[in-house]
Amino acid sequence: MNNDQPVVRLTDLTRTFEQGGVKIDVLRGVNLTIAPGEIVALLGPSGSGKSTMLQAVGLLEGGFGGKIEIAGVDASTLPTDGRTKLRREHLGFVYQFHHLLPDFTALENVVIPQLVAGRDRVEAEERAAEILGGLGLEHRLEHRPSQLSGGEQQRVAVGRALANRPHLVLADEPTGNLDEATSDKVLAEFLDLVRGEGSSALVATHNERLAARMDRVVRLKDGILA
Ligand SMILES: Nc1ncnc2c1ncn2[C@@H]1O[C@H](COP(=O)(O)OP(=O)(O)OP(=O)(O)O)[C@@H](O)[C@H]1O
Repeated sequence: MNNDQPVVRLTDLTRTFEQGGVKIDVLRGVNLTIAPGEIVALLGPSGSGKSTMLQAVGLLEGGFGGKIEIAGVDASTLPTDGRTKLRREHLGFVYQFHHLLPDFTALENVVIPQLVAGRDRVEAEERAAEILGGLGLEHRLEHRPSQLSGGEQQRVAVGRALANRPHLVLADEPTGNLDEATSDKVLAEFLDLVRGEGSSALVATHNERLAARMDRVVRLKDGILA
């Protein structure tokens, strides 16, 4: 990837949903550019469209108007397999609930996406152990998600998102289900890891205090960014 070009550029992004015959314009012309290495907080009240916006950038759903460019490639015009390739090469995801594979260990949960991306097992295991160790989980590598605390589960999810060295991490309320003290700690570790890897991130949150720790704050209101 060319280091000068934005990781993501949204131009006039729109999304309309229909509920019971009524149309709701959730996104009404969102413009946003994220530079390499930049961490952006996406604030907005419940229902303002934060998750919808992350789904657009994550190339997870269609139905959007406007232009979505990832690493200089216009995703809006790509067929499904092209979007999947772009997503795998550039994006990592963290959700409010960890979505770890319950039958696999913490280490395996971080190894598997790397195998899918074509890395060899030994390298993938070394990388997973290194990331999880950095998140303070060196003694939890062989635990399954059900044997981990909420904070530990979310740390594994963070490690998984970074495993393939994505250029952009999309995080939707990444610590939203944790108590305040744990949330603060896990978020700080998440930001350190993203910064250490030189990745960018777009982080949806309700929390002004957490948002203030990021490089830039954008606010979604009435379908546009302020
Ligand atoms: N698939 C869908 N069909 C119809 N309406 C939808 C759909 N997905 C989202 N919406 C509507 O779009 C609006 C924005 O939802 P979204 O989940 O993006 O908001 P949000 O800012 O992430 O909210 P929260 O902070 O509560 O998670 C809401 O009014 C929601 O009901």
